[in-house]
Amino acid sequence: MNFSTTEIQTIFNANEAASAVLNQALEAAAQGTFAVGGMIVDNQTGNVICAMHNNVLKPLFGSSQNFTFDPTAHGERQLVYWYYANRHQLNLPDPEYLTIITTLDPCAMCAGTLLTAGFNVGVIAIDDFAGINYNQTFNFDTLPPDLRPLAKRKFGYYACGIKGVDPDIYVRGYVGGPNVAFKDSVVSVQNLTGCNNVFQANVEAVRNNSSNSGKAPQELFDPAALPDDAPVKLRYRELYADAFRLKIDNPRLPDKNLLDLLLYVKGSNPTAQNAVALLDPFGNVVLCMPDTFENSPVETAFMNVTQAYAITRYQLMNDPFARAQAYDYLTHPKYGTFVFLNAPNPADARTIMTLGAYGSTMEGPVPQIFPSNFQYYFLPQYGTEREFRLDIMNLPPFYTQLAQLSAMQVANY
Ligand SMILES: Nc1ccnc(=O)[nH]1
Repeated sequence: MNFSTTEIQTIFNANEAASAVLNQALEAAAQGTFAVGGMIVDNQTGNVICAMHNNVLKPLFGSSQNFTFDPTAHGERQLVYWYYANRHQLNLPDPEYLTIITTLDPCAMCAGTLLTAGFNVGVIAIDDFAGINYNQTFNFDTLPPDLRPLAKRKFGYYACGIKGVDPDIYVRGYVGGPNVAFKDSVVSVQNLTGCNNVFQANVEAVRNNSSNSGKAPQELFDPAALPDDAPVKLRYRELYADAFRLKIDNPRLPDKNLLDLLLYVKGSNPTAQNAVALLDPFGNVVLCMPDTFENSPVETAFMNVTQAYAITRYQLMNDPFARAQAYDYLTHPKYGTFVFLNAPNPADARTIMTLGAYGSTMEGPVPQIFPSNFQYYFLPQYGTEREFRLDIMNLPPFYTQLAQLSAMQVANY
């Protein structure tokens, strides 16, 4: 992050913006994470308010290996969270007067986060696999019908190349909303291809690194058997005091006890509309958390749980004294079960954020074991289960073809 009150960078056109975010993406590539960069600019002044790159994977201490730090740490998602953490202290303008500029089309998680907050979004390169405009129709049929007009107003895809100068295949005009910063200027072909190529060069390797980062359940030991002073228990209990205390007989058949816990956890926070639990392959409740909308409108229960699980697991893996235990007792969340109190509300941009974050948490094929690893006790509070299923079906190919998201109601409780 490059924020400084003394040395403010000012951007004057889309090509300067593309150079700046491409530099961030190069730093991400050097870190061995997804090579995407972004920044927040003030539409009125062109001042760069914050710049960040993807931080999904980070190096492990004393190792050449990279490990998932936070599957939701995409550039754009982090910028929105940074904005909410700093808006009052720094007296920042409302999101409608700001533009988040990114090297790569936002994924479903980031698109949902950006639409919830109301930022303008300036995009350089297309992502034809996970991008919200993957099919380049610019009509956002990947989003619920009610959100499509909003996305058309907020998102903009910069013009690139100059007709008669650059090869025609690289030349394109601006498509997008009226308030995106620098919408009337043009990105060079070099910057466009740079943003695209730096991402494509490592995306597959990074995705596999993230998706294959834990033991198969049959090789794993049960953390419930660890003493109370074991690092794995201590660290999770700092975030959720009852970590590893409740065990469900079959992690894919959540019961009445887990329902009571979810109701209690949701009830413990007056701003919460939902709660989510993560069960490990032994049925242990690792985490159970509510929405924390008192902090910001994008802190949903699922975001809280998946971030807490990953960051804590990374910290344990990064600690030479805890690494062996973390490796033997914890695994990739794709082998666990995420249980929601309510299915997410289908027309809410936060549902697209949540579904996208779910796909990014899996970061590859979800083991297709029935019942699914995404379950909910109750139907959406607003909208129908059918609309919620359509949300999933309409997502870009990464979610429907690679991760193959599937959600279902809890069978018996
Ligand atoms: N658009 C993006 C795709 C992947 N990772 C990111 O940080 N951003």
